[in-house]
Amino acid sequence: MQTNARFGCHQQIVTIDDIFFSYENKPVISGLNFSILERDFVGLVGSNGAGKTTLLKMIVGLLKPVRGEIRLFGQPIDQFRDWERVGYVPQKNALNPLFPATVREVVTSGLFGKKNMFRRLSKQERSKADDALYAMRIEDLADRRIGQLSGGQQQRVFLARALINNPELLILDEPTVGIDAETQAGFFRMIRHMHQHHHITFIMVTHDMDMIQSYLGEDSVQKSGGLSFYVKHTHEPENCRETDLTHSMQQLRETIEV
Ligand SMILES: Nc1ncnc2c1ncn2[C@@H]1O[C@H](COP(=O)(O)OP(=O)(O)OP(=O)(O)O)[C@@H](O)[C@H]1O
Repeated sequence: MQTNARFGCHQQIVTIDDIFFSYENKPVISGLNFSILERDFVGLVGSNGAGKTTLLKMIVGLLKPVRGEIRLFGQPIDQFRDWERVGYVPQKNALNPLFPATVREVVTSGLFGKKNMFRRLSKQERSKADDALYAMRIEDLADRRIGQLSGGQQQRVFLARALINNPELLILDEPTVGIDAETQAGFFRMIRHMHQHHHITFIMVTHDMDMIQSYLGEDSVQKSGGLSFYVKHTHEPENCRETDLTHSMQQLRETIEV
């Protein structure tokens, strides 16, 4: 386990300290330790039922470990309030296809967090939504019902929802399940671009070992608590410079082929 709060210029974004989790009496995660540094790309791999989604839900505060501690950006998770720094794209089957919201409504819901969803949007919030729709090339779908879209289109809607706050940490749970190979390849190109050029820290659950091997490298694996973490660090000194974390929406848009 890495216990130092920083490595070079990179602070710990997620610190998982000896956590345990059970659903009722069924243990799922036992003694898991792991740290994620600023601008890492972490591929989270494990067999079905190993607890990957459960871990992500703990990292975004939806579940609480029964023992141990998780810190986000150095703060214990129960004191953490800066949720706009974290974008989360849950597993695709988390969406009820009958959910009546439009694409624009789903994307803007990313602004609210635990705040009131029914207030009027400010001009600035509407413009953030327009930027995220534009970046994901879904502005023409803005008024369509989310349940009527293809899997690849829905995936871009949920990514736009996660990007609307310009997050520093992006958490993706099996984002390419049920999507054709070509769309998947385009998606990974976009994710790599975001990692390399927008300096976002990523945690992505995937069963796609080709993606893991090509981008993260087979040898980058660390194991803990029954899960495998493939990690690509970006610790080169030039990455220690302060960078403008604002997304260039135009640049991002250009990585997407539709
Ligand atoms: N709400 C729940 N109540 C009880 N058990 C649950 C609940 N959610 C998940 N589980 C069980 O906990 C275990 C871990 O589930 P989890 O979804 O975290 O696994 P996973 O590694 O993401 O699996 P997969 O690769 O299939 O998505 C599984 O055995 C699952 O059946």
